[in-house]
Amino acid sequence: MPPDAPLIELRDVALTLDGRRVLDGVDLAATERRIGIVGRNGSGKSTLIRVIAGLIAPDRGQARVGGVDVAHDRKRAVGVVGMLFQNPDHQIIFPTIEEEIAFGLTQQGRSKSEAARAVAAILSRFDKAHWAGAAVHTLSQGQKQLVCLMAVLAMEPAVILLDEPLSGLDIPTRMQLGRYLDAAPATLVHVSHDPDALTGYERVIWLDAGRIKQDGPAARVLAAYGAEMRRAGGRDDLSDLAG
Ligand SMILES: Nc1ncnc2c1ncn2[C@@H]1O[C@H](COP(=O)(O)OP(=O)(O)OP(=O)(O)O)[C@@H](O)[C@H]1O
Repeated sequence: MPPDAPLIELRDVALTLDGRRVLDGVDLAATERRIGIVGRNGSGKSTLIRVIAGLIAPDRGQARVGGVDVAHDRKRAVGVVGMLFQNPDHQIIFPTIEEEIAFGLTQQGRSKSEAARAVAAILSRFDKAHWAGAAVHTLSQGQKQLVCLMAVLAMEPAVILLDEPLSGLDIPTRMQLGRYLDAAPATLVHVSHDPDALTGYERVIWLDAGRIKQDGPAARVLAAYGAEMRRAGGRDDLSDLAG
């Protein structure tokens, strides 16, 4: 990949699910390290970051991260992009914390001993060496989300996609995990309904009905989005939902 090439590149991405056009003509060339995505319920935010993760192939256009065609080169995709979901219970599949963190590392092709070393390193970086053999089901939601974050960070992806991972957590837990995310060396693409979570971001993309409505500096886009949401909130907006 040329040194000045965008880390994330979407070209004319379109996707139809169950006969409904969910993404339509989305273009994105991103070099920024902190990118927010906002938009109303159903505007296509989660679908868009699943496309960037390579979890869904668009039916038109292409998504590349770090030069990798993420939907079609899954082996390399797991090395360049990681994801955190809103509910850690949808992400965690192993009974113990060390098994959970090791899984992604072995998926990347690391040997068992390399993976074990990386698990120990990430646990000790977060002062959680004592968690290694603990059962995941004994943890709180915030602690489970921290396990997911450690698992993603251990894989050292260039891009971490965040699908509202802080929204179900109490304020102190949200603040603490937010600080860990802010300090992450990776590029972050963060879907959030909370404009405060995106303050200080370099770029925000506003999705509306599967298309980019605004794309620019966070302060400008969040102000326009906030004003529009307050206008919509003043109306009987839900009556429009059925179409
Ligand atoms: N697997 C699927 N099959 C059919 N339709 C889907 C599927 N996934 C999403 N959709 C539809 O696509 C649209 C966009 O959904 P998406 O979850 O991407 O929106 P969102 O902006 O993330 O919404 P929210 O803020 O509510 O999480 C919605 O109308 C949703 O019902």
